[in-house]
Amino acid sequence: VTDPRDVMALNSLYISLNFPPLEKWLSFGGDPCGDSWQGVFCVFSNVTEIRLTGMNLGGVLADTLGDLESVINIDLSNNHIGGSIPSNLPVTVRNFSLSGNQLTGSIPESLSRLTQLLDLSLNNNHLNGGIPDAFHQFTGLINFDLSANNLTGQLPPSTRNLSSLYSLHLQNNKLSGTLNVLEDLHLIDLNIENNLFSGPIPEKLLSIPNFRKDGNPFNTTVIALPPTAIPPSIAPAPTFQAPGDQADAPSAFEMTNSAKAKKFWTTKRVIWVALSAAAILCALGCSLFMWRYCKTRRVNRDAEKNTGTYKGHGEKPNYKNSPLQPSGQVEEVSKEPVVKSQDGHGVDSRRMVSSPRPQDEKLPLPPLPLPLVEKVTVKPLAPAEVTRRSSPSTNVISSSVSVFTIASLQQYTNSFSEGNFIGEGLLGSVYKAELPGGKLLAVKKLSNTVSQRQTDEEFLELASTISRLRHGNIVELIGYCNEHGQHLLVYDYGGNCTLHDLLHSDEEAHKKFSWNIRIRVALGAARALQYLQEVCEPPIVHGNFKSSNILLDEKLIVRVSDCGLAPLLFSGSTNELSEGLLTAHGSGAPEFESGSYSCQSDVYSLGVVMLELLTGRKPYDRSRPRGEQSLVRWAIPRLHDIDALSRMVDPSLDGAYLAKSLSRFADIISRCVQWEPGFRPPMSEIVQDLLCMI
Ligand SMILES: Nc1ncnc2c1ncn2[C@@H]1O[C@H](COP(=O)(O)OP(=O)(O)OP(=O)(O)O)[C@@H](O)[C@H]1O
Repeated sequence: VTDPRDVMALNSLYISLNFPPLEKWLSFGGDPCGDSWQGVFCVFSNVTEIRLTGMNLGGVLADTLGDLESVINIDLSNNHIGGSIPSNLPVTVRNFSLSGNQLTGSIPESLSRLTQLLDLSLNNNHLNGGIPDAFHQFTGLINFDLSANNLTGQLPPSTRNLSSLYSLHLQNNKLSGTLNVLEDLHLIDLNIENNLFSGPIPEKLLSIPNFRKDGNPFNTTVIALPPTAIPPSIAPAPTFQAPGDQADAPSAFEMTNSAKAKKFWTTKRVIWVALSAAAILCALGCSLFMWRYCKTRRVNRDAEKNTGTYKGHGEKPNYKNSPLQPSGQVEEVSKEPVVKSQDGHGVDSRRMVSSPRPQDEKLPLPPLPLPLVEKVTVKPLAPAEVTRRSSPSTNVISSSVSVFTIASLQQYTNSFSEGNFIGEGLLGSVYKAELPGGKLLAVKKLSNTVSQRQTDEEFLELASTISRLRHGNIVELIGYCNEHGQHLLVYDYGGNCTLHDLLHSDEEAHKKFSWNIRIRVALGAARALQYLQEVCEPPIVHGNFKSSNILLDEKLIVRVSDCGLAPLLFSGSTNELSEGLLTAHGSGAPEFESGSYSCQSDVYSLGVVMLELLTGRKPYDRSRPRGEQSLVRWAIPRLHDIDALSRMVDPSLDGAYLAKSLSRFADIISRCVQWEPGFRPPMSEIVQDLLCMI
């Protein structure tokens, strides 16, 4: 029987949400755990999770929400809940999402009591006022999203305490002041676009792999053109505040121009300049359109001739640009803005995307700051268990994903030439592509066998799921191509090197691979899995987690590839193939043999990757003596014996590690590679343990 306090809290919630048609819910009494109330999940008699996303809920949130004694996950996103966020919130909650509602008022100070939080999403509401200085004890928070609200004021000082934070989204608010409080955080993904932040930007922030900052005045000169004078398609983000807000902060124009300049830019002059600019842009746009039209026709004609000819096979390039070379010698990752679709105009219903921009990528348009108007939700629709089939797609592909034509991909990959061939995996071949602006992409061309096994709708559903994955440690899907029966996925280029190459192929780089960097790499990989398992709803099984799917860029930032592809791996003939390969590679969990694979299996595979990091050995190595060929079997009995452990450490480390750190790492590994899936730890625990080591 459910804990009576939890029952009362849910009864009140039901009333405050205006008695929504949720199965089994009651306004008085009942047994939410025993009777499985819709969206309520329990452990024994305690409610641990409320998952009611996209249920059309209205009303407001009850103040008794905080009476839930054991709740860990609350997801009420994408509803129509109004009113303000109650000040009585459950202190046990770890993942808390109220995104995509109609919440108003300010963020309560009492938020400071939610010290267990790992993930907090309050984005896409109408919250206003300042961000409270409530984060002094938020040392575990990993993802924080406040984007698309009306928040004002400066970032509070306690933001500095968010030591585990890796993803911070503040875009589309009216936040002001400097970014100094962010400079010592270990962020991987920071979006502050379309605010009123002023400069200078702390230098450390510029090394954040995914840093989006357009639409802020900083200390550049911005001329405030009246929005009506700018064509909507290129109008910058709503950086300048509404007239009513002028007391809060000066406009970007006021903040960046001297009094003299203000006098010069009279209203008449501004309008005159704006109209002239609009006219020039229109003329330019027309000629570019004509040029593009001719060009597209020509490229399409070429494509018709060439379709089916791009079966490049080549050697995998050797990684001469070792990621461990001094930073001056390595190529910087391109900072070109990714071309993203902007809004719902011109929807091609067959493709279910909002704006097919990539055909436009050839145009030499100046890189304008194109704000993301729609937040990419990270609620993929893949099945929790890879064997389960998902329902027919009604999903709209993320608005920030692009549709490519085969013609354009041929152009960017030199007609899928051998020189652009990166490698071949179970599902097809991967080619390096370069956009006209220099941005690098990796195009995964699914093999004919894999493509033929999927309907177009299934492929779009798969692309839709992957496009929603947004995490600094996961390779981002930029777009896809679905033409002439060909299915191609277009990813951000994740770097020249995989962890497998670094440990097992590139001797020079391997020698420079220090202990601390190894732990950071393990942490990046663990965070990616944590995101898939604990943030995505329903959880996503990777299914092919191994060191060769961990890409490393020149700064050794981890990006896990092939996320969301499990449904392809575990269907038809690839199923046997993938089972066979993973088992043969030694990265697959034992339950793989019986065909059952779950999130816990990925935990096992992470354990194997960490073993590779610890020992420098391959998961399966036929060249070693019999008892040492399977890394896990050889390593397990040694992990708790301090002498044996120090003998199994990668000799390349040359003793440069702390014994305590080594035994902690070994302890995490031994928990991950337990035979019984249920005994393996949850990913958040692994992430926490690795963070403690750092
Ligand atoms: N986004 C990317 N950026 C750079 N290289 C990539 C990217 N995705 C894949 N690759 C590289 O392309 C090659 C083929 O990758 P793919 O994932 O298809 O196969 P695999 O990892 O070798 O095997 P499997 O199919 O078992 O995953 C690999 O060398 C991989 O490192």
